[in-house]
Amino acid sequence: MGEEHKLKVSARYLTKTFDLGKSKSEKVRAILNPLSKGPKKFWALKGISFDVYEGDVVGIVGVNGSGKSTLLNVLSGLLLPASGTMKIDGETSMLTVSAGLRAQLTGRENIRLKSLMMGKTNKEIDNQMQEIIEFSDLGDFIDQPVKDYSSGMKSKLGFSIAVHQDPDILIIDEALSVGDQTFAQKALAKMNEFKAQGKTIFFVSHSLQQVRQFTDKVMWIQYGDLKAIGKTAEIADEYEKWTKWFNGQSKDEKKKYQEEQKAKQIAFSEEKLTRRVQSDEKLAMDEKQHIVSHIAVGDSMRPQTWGLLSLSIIGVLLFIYQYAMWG
Ligand SMILES: Nc1ncnc2c1ncn2[C@@H]1O[C@H](COP(=O)(O)OP(=O)(O)OP(=O)(O)O)[C@@H](O)[C@H]1O
Repeated sequence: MGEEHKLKVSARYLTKTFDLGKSKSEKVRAILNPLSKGPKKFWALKGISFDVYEGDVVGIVGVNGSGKSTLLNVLSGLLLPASGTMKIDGETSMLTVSAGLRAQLTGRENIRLKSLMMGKTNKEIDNQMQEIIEFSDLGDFIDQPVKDYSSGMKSKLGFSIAVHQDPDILIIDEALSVGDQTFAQKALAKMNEFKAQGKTIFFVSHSLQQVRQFTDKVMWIQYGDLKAIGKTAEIADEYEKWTKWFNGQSKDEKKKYQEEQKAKQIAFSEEKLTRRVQSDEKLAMDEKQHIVSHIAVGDSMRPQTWGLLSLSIIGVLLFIYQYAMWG
């Protein structure tokens, strides 16, 4: 899968910040006080850019708290980014598996509600209801309120609703890590059907085995940054190497490392982001110039150049001949 396919999602310098600490009243006071700098910010996403194409199945990996769910929530429109741009191609419906279930409603009612929200008619929903229930493996629990479900059951219901909405872009947030193995296999088979239809899938999982088995691209999110993006075989290995290194650290070393990274997420700023954008632009300009000068070298060897070169050689030969003849 790749670049010859249609661009589906294009993100540039996506950021998401959360206000840190302070109580609500302090936050209100900070807003009312024009001299206040406002609450400290935590940069959960520090300016992430990527392109994803039709038919790409993208695994998103990263340690706990690195920003994977935040990114998915921004992609699905559940969270607004603080800045940056995101282009999503055409008629795209994005569904997060775990989000949007109403705890007070039963499984069956949730199916109807979510399907109505996706623009289905009651008749269409009636026709599909049984299929969704059967896929979810929930049996009689389908008429119990969702608040009584385990996380695995919620995930089964959410996944079953999501895949039956026929979305162009499917977003799966760790749904397969909580369900049982049988369901995970069934869900993976369903995702393979989606993949075969050329749909785009974002897939967060802590199981590197699932990521390797199912995805063709991997995005590695590291404390708010996109550390790497590329072919699964490459990035999954890189990530595994890093996690092995990390897990080999002592408890104190790990804690220190995490604290340092979090501190960087607090110290990040609009200025730093601007500098990053500028340096990327400069890099792109330099690359362009490099290409231009490369072409210029090629240009100098066009016919005119060959002509000039030949004339000079003939001139030198004539000079040598004259010198030899007349001393
Ligand atoms: N509503 C919020 N308010 C403040 N901080 C938040 C909020 N939501 C997320 N964060 C912080 O943003 C960072 C990224 O969180 P996120 O849930 O996206 O990470 P993750 O990679 O999905 O983690 P996990 O693998 O544990 O699910 C974390 O440090 C988290 O504490």
